Amino acid sequence: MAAYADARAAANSVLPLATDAPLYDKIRRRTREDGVEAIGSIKDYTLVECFRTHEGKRQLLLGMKKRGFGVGKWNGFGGKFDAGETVRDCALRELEEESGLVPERMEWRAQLLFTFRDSGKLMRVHVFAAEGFAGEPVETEEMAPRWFDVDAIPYAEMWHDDTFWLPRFLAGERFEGWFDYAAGGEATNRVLAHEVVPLPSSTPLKPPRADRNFISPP
Ligand SMILES: Nc1ncnc2c1[nH]c(=O)n2[C@H]1C[C@H](O)[C@@H](COP(=O)(O)OP(=O)(O)OP(=O)(O)O)O1
Repeated sequence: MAAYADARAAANSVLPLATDAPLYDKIRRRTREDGVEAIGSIKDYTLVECFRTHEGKRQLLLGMKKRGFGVGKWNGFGGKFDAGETVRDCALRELEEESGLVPERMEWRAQLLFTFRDSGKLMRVHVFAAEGFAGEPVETEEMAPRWFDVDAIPYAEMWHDDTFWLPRFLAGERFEGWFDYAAGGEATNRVLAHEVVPLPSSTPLKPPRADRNFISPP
C-alpha cells in the first residue's frame, strides 16, 4: 500500500499544476469498478501539431503513419522519449526526425491520457502547437506529410480520439483529456468514454517533467 501511495504521488507530481489530477483518480476508480485491467504502467509520448497560413487559409500538417503503432492513420508528429530528454526536446527531435521541420515557435497545449480495456497500459501524450517553418516537410520512412485546411481534416482516417479533442485544440484551447479505448485498441479504434478538462488560461503553462512511473494497484 505504501509503495502504491508513493508511486501515485510521483505520478501526480508530473501533472500540469492546475488539474489536481482528477482524471487519474477517475481512471483508477474505473479500473476497480469495471473490473478491467488495473493501470500497471504509464508511458510518455510527445505529439506536435504544426500550423501555417497558406494562400489565406489556416492549415494543419498531418503525416500518414507508414509503420508501427497507428500505421495507416493520419496523425501529428511525435514519439517516445530518448533517455534523459525533456518533453520539449523530445517533441523537437521527433518532429525533425519524422518531417525534417524545425519550428520557430512551439508551445505546450495539452496532455492526453489513453487507456485500453484489455491492457494495463496508460499512455500519456504531451501535445504541442508549433508554427514558423523555413522549408517544406519531407517524407520519411515513418511518415508521409501533407497539409490540410483546418476545415477539411480527415477524421475518418485518424485515431477516434482526435474527433473529440482536435477541434478544441484548433480553437486554441488548453486541456487535459482522457480517452478510454475498447479492447483491441489500435485495431478497433473505438473510444468508449472520454473526458476533456479545460485548463484555466491563468495556469502557468510549462510542460510537465517526463518520467516513467510505475503504479502498482493497491
Ligand atoms: N490515440 C492517439 N491519438 C493521437 N496520437 C496518438 C495516439 N496514440 C499515440 O501513440 N499517438 C501518438 C503519440 C506519438 O506521437 C505517436 C506514437 O509514437 P511511436 O511512433 O510509437 O513512437 P516513435 O518513437 O516515433 O516510434 P519508433 O521510431 O520507435 O518506431 O502517436
